[in-house]
Amino acid sequence: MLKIYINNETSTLKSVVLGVADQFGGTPSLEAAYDPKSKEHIRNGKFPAEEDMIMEMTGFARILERHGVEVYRPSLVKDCNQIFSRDIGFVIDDKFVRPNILEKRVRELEGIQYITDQINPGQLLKAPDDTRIEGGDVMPWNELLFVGYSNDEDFNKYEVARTNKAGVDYLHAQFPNREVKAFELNKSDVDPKENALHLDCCFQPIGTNQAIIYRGGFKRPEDYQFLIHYFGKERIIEVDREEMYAMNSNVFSISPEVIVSEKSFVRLNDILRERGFQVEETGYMEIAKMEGLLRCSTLPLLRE
Ligand SMILES: NC(=[NH2+])NCCC[C@H](N)C(=O)O
Repeated sequence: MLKIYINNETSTLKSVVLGVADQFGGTPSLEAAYDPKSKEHIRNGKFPAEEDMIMEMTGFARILERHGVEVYRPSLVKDCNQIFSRDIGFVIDDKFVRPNILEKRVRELEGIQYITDQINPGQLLKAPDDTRIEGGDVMPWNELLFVGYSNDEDFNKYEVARTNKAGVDYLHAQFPNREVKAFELNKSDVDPKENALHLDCCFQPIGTNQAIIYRGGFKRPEDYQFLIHYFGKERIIEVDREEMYAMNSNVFSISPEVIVSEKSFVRLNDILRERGFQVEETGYMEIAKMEGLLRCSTLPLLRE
């Protein structure tokens, strides 16, 4: 049986699922795409090519392996974009949650079936039908559980709204040991600079007590204020609208000390190094064109 356990975003990573770009089906039609940044790159003719994305993901996999992480890849589902494993399942404590996700993405679930089959059935949870949750919105953080979501009105309005109130309530009921902190996110199906697709597109804890945050991703000012207050202003790295668009909050922690980041995030990476982090730089800008980055492409199974 596969050992699973996740208590937070940064403890030393032991095993992870990393998405795959092979046979992803090529540039989708505008109707088939489901986020505004992908649509932008379909329109401008710069949608990423399979071989470039395979190269980027191989680079990321090598970094993970060099740090002793066991890397699983989804089995291939033909003509299906399986890059963003983060959203299709997630581990909280010693439970693997199988959520209901965007209909256009359900085929991705087949690819990790061989992994969930190796998990003790007593540790598998299936979210109820009325709930919608994607893992990019879910972040266990020690005694807390951060969740990004949309209220019912927004949820029904936007394709980029991926976690609903029922989903938040379900997590609350399933993990009574944790205090759930749920944040409404700003959404746009047309403008990627106005859209926090998932919580990890505007926020992520790093180290043991720090965080990267983009204020404009939060619909309610008090949620942003809560996070500033919780971490402390001096332990926060604020990113701006352009940096959010480039996905600066979507780096990935291998441990409290080691962070994988995009090599073009010059300002962020300098700050991280000043703060004592080891920054593993890699290229992921082709993948970024589909509104996801490093964290989005991983599904951590086991952290220390
Ligand atoms: N955790 C994330 N932020 N995932 C990004 C997923 C991006 C993908 N294009 C989608 O719209 O679903």
